[in-house]
Amino acid sequence: MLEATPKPSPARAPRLRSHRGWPLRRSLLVATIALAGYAWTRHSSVSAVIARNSQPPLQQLSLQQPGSHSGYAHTAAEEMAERASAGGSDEKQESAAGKKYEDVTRTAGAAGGSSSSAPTAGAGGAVGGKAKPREQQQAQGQHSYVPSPFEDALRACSSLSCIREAHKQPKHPGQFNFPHFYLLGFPKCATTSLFHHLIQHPQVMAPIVKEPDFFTNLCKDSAAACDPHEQELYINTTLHRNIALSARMHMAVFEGSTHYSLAGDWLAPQLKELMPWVKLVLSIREPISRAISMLQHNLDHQRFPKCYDRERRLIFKCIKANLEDSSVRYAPRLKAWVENFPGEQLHIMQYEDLTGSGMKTALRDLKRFIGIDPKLPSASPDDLGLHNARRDNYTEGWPMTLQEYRVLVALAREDTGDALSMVARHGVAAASRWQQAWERGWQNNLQRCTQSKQEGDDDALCMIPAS
Ligand SMILES: Nc1ncnc2c1ncn2[C@@H]1O[C@H](COP(=O)(O)OS(=O)(=O)O)[C@@H](OP(=O)(O)O)[C@H]1O
Repeated sequence: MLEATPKPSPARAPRLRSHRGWPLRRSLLVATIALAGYAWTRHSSVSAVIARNSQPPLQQLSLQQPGSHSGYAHTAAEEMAERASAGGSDEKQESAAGKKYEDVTRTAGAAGGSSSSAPTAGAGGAVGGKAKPREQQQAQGQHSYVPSPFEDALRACSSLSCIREAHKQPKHPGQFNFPHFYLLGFPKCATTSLFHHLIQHPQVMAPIVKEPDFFTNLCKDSAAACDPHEQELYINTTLHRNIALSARMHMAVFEGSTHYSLAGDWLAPQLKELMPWVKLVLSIREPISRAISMLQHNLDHQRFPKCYDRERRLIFKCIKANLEDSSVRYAPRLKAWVENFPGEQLHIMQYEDLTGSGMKTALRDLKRFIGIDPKLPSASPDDLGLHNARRDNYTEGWPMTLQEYRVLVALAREDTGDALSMVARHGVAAASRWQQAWERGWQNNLQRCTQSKQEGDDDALCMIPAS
């Protein structure tokens, strides 16, 4: 049997999943250190969003909110200088952050400031450490920011049920919910690439790690009754509530844990109860190829399941077991999500569309669904990028008999047929096109396999690619 657990991301930060077996305190220490670095990077996003969304000139605003990290009172100019001397570790994030700093600096300059001389300003108008009377500010056309009742309520929260109540308070126009969306899965359906694409967007904020697995690891029985300390950590450390508040809720906060998609039976109703506003993003890949990707993940990590014939590189038994496993089959896993959330809150993509010629449209549709600018991030808005690819690339394919491949196709067809008609019934996706595309792929493989087979040689192996 294949493990449903996908491989650890090769991305810069380790997934929390890999912390399993570590003492909790050590995991938290690592997460805190990582968060410190991440918060600095995200700080630039906050500044850019504030600059973009604020009426008053940037240098008159304070990013510091009561209870937030004091570092957020820095000006864009200070950030620039400190960031430049600090150096960086992740090329992509650095360049994205650099662009955001440029945005901030330009905005400050356009507003009459200069990147080198912009003074530090507080929400109360404290420039250079001295407070200005409100009348003086008003006379100069300056005004302080008044948080929405939603922000005030959210700031006081340390539990998920408190956050649910906070959402009953009015928001300012353009403010995002908290969290705004989840990247649910499915495993091996390009979720790591999606995560990295989205976190480059100036209107998006995510945890430093993909797959925090909060609900599935820490709050399995009841998310609402989850350990209060864990809830608080999730809100503050994983979801960065204070940074989101510093950005005046103009950033879409999300997290991406692919195990959530598989846990819909209990998690979907709980999330619906706790976060009825939340948007959910899923991607679906042709099941045989997804199963091969999962197996390859294990092989890449020197894990050789019993079903795998290592000597002859035969994978049929493993793939068959995976396709029969209801804990990873699409139809049973999707059911609870589709039944608990309305179509407007679910965005389901086809992996092959997303990673192929439909990439540009798929990415823009996704960003429209989230409610962020579909043309950003500006460096490569329409390029998903490639993360978490299999290490060993058996381009010649995997050996199996025609009969075996037929068995796999029948299992895959049944699952995708059930899943897609269910989502179509709920108005979630126009899915018949996806099934047709997968069907074409299966037929091509069957045809190639039939042609390569000698007459009467039923045991002949053909090579099946994981596309
Ligand atoms: N842009 C693009 N084009 C083509 N393929 C892509 C792309 N981005 C991700 N991928 C493939 O998606 C697979 C990894 O999916 P995930 O990141 O969701 O895996 S995981 O569950 O988080 O471990 C993994 O598939 P395999 O290589 O077949 O294993 C990646 O190669």
